[in-house]
Amino acid sequence: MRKLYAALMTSFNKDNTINEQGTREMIRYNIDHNEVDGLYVGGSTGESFMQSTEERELVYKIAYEETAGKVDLIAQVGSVDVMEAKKLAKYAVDLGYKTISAVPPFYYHFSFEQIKNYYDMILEGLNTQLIIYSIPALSGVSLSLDQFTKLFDNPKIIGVKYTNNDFLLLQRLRAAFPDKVIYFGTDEMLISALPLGIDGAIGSTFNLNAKRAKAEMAAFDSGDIKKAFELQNVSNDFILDLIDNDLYPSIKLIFEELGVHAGYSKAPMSKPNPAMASGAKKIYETYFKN
Ligand SMILES: CC(=O)N[C@H](C=O)[C@@H](O)[C@H](O)[C@H](O)CO
Ligand SMILES: CC(=O)C(=O)O
Repeated sequence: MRKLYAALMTSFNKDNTINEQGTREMIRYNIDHNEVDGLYVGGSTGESFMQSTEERELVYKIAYEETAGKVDLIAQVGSVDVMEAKKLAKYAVDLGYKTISAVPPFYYHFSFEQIKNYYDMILEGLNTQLIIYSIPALSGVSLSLDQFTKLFDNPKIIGVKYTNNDFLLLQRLRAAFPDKVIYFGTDEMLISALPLGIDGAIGSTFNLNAKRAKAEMAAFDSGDIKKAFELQNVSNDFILDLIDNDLYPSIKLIFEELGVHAGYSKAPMSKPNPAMASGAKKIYETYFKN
């Protein structure tokens, strides 16, 4: 069975501090309503690269407590400061996370040897498994098949969260590494990744749209390709509306409509203006209100 993970959001107060209660409510909604298989904690959607080490640790802790073993958890610990990444990895593993993930070190255009060394440093002395977080459009770091092969040589590196629309590389990875996990991360292209044999998907829009995405995977896997395409088409109407309305703040505004106190995004992400608020309300009414 393929798995669906929501990329957990972080709730912030107006003053850009973390809102613990709001974050817990989004976790609960993902477990109780979305029935996701797991949560990807501390990724892009969590606005994690804009947080302090202590804030990132707090979010891992909240997610660990609130899920209480009911769903899988993956802690994204990557940082351009390798010592921070090591600290976060140890913190998450000590809490009880079975799987960590890390974006490659970014900004400085590191060489592959330096990137490999970073992963070795994170994993050194830790009894855990790691999923590479490949998101070239945001991190600026692209990995080739040969480079994935070198990273996958380490048995602790069990797979990749693949947020990339290079479908040739995805096909090559799947064929070369049948035993590694590949979670796809571009929600609006899920339909194109399913036939390539992904093990599941991790994404921001599943915070609201998990049920439709799960139905799409089930339809595809039962051979009802037409239905899978129809579901992706509705999802894409929704996702593109969200993106047009400013993705992360809009997901939070729609959560609020659903009675989940998701709060705000952190500056410099936008706080909602009246146009964004009415746009989000319209998206809610179009896709969620029966
Ligand atoms: C940068 C980012 O948020 N990527 C997510 C996963 O990796 C996706 O879930 C996208 O948000 C989503 O596909 C909308 O483009
Ligand atoms: C998976 C994704 O959306 C994230 O890193 O948050």
